[in-house]
Amino acid sequence: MTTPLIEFVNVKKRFGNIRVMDGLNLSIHRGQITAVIGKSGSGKSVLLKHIIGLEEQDSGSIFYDGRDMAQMDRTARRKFKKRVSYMFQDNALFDAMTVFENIALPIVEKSTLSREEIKERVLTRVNQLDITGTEEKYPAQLSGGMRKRVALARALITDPEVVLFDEPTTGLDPVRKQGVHGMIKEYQAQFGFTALVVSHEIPEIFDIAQQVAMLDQGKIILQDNTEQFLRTNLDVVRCFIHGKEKTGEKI
Ligand SMILES: Nc1ncnc2c1ncn2[C@@H]1O[C@H](COP(=O)(O)OP(=O)(O)OP(=O)(O)O)[C@@H](O)[C@H]1O
Repeated sequence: MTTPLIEFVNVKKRFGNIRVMDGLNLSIHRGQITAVIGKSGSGKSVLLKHIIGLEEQDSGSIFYDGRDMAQMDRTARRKFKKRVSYMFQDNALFDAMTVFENIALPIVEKSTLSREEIKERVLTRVNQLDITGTEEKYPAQLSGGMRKRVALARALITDPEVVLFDEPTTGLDPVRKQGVHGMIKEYQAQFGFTALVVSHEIPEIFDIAQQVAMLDQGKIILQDNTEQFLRTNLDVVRCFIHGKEKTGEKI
């Protein structure tokens, strides 16, 4: 297999007495959807935050495209940040801004495009994500599913190489959950970005992920392609995924 686009090597992180990462290794492969699963509080969001620099590891390394992120200078870091986008649990849309303004925000902030170019890019994404006609509305006027699409349009406006999704289906009904999963799968295939999805949706997430990694007690205890992952004999993984399948419980 080729060099991973993002790689965690022996990463350790603690908050006071809580050891969230304890020698964590993870490989995120280019152009694939990798799902990270694990119990609530196991550190999935913290892992994502390390990729975008919102948290810094105590030890170990995180490589991006073969480069140690800790060794990057400010210019390299800025360039790297432009290549990564994210969609958090609550969408983080600004209520006082229209859909258009929300989607345009990253390119208004990060680029030197003209107003016309910005408008063209926003409208292209709006059409691609089937939210045409919502541009002048405010997030509160949209359904949960539409807000997710707006959040995804914003995440994709910079043509990112990597998109991080932190529980993208939280708060949606089963039909809309399926819709969001379909949307991630479809747009990942269309745009070719590398996706990392933190999810509680078991077994549904296995339908869209090519790789699955399970986080438990500070380590990735199993990472493999989805088919192999589901065939594991590891008790802790089997209990987790089959327990959830049986009860539909949110762990
Ligand atoms: N900035 C912080 N300061 C102190 N503790 C933190 C901080 N961020 C996270 N934690 C702790 O780290 C642990 C992992 O948190 P994290 O949010 O990554 O879990 P998670 O797996 O994403 O959970 P969930 O599935 O419920 O969203 C938790 O015990 C949390 O309280």
